Amino acid sequence: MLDLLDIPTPWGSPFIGLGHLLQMALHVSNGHEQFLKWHEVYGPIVRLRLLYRDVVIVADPQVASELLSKGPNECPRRTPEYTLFNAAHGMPGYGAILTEQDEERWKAIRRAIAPAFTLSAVRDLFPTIVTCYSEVCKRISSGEAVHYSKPRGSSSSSGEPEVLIDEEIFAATLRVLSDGFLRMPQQGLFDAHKTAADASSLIAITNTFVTQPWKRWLYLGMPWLCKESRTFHAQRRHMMSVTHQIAQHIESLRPTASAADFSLGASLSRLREPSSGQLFSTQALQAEVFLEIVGQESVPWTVAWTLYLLTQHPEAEQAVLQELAAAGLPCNGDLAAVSAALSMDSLRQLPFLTAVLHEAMRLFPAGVAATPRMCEKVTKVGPYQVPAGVIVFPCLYSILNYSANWDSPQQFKPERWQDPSAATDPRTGSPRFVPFGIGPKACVAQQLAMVQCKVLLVLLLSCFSWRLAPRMGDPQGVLSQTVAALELRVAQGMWLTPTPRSAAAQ
Ligand code: HEM
Repeated sequence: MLDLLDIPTPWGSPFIGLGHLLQMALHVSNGHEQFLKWHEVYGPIVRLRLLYRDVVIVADPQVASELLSKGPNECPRRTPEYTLFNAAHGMPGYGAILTEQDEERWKAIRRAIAPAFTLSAVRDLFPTIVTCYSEVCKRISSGEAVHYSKPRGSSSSSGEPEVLIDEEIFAATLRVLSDGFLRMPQQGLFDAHKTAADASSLIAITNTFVTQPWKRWLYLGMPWLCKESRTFHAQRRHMMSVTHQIAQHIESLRPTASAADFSLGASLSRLREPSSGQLFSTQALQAEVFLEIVGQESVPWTVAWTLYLLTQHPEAEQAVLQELAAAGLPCNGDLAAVSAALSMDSLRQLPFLTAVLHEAMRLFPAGVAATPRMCEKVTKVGPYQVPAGVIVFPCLYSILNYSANWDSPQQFKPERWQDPSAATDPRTGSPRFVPFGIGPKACVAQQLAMVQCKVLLVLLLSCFSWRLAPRMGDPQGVLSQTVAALELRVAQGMWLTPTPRSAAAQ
């Protein structure tokens, strides 16, 4: 069997000991693109050396599947770098489902919350989902969500309306969480827009701690030193007060929640520490709630990227509109009519919209950085045997965009999803459409997320046509600002210009 040193590796730094650190330092924000470039040159399994660490990046669907699924080659533990995200929730010492290093504690949390995200739970919450997302359209129509700003490089205002679509959707998604999943109507309790903006900013900052460790000392150790650090602490204080309110609400459910109530609030209220058998403390619940909040940001980014792609492919937008009309979902800006016509069944009649969504999730997988794992024993990675301590990273972006896995991967081709077997690798039958990850730690809420994305797309496309806002520049400008934080996003957010459908038709 071949070993670690047999794995192809790019040229390293001429400075002894740095390995590929300098190359990665040049790609702090878009490491996913550098990984894909290395795969295109060196193959589906590539070895990197980052200071003292060996990292094996993987673009092969079968090998990725073996590493992430149960089996002899499984590598379940998330890397210790995940704990850096705990700095964002301000509860020192408390992990949460996405950052937990103790596998028993992770299992306890996963087992507790999974029933809250089944298809029947999503079905029960469907009316709340439609109501909360209709609010996004209402805020845009009333002008509340609309800004007017200067295009890049221009001194005069363009007078064009612009909407920061990812933040609008994130705020509405938090309402789905509070009103629906936690049964805690949030009106007046916390400001969903401020919470969405602060959670997003905290995660983006803590993400930089992974590749720029000195920022951690700066932000955490010297809160008074610079404006950014003071803002970080102010945002964290705000989030701690939000998560504290939610944790108290969850604790208040304890005396009344029946064992048969699998809603998220009730499930979290029953959670016990596996080591002591004690119910989760307020702080432990706060940490969990914070990660539940930030986990939701993938929905806004998935929809933002889908709308972005439709701005670049008007023929696909037209085909979506035709499909919506044929399914009885009017596209004339009548929000009340389209909301009333929406149901779980009507979503099933939208294969082309689903294909567009799949293609957007393939080209821009929101959970881009989610799957690095730490080998705890000698592990088989394809034909290679790697020792314990090595990080293996089945990179979702690479699996979804590598030219050996897909025909014309860089092209937007929703029609590829007409083939029912498109989601699996024709060579091995392994899953290659993996935006939610693979195996026991894959996204717990994938069914919910797909429903949320489709409802949002139906509402936003039936009420408005969309263009890239002037401040975004051209598509090249958008791509050059792409940042792989916990989500794949655009550094300044996704600004789009809406035109009401009724007006567009006049
Ligand atoms: C389109 C939207 C979404 C995408 C693309 C996405 C993607 C992912 C990915 C790639 C992972 C990590 C898998 C791994 O580590 O192997 C993950 C985990 C997770 N996601 Fe999502 N997600 C989405 C929406 C959501 C939503 C709406 C929620 C909550 C309501 C959520 C909650 C979680 C949680 C709790 C985990 C951790 C699971 C575990 O460790 O057991 N996600 N997601």
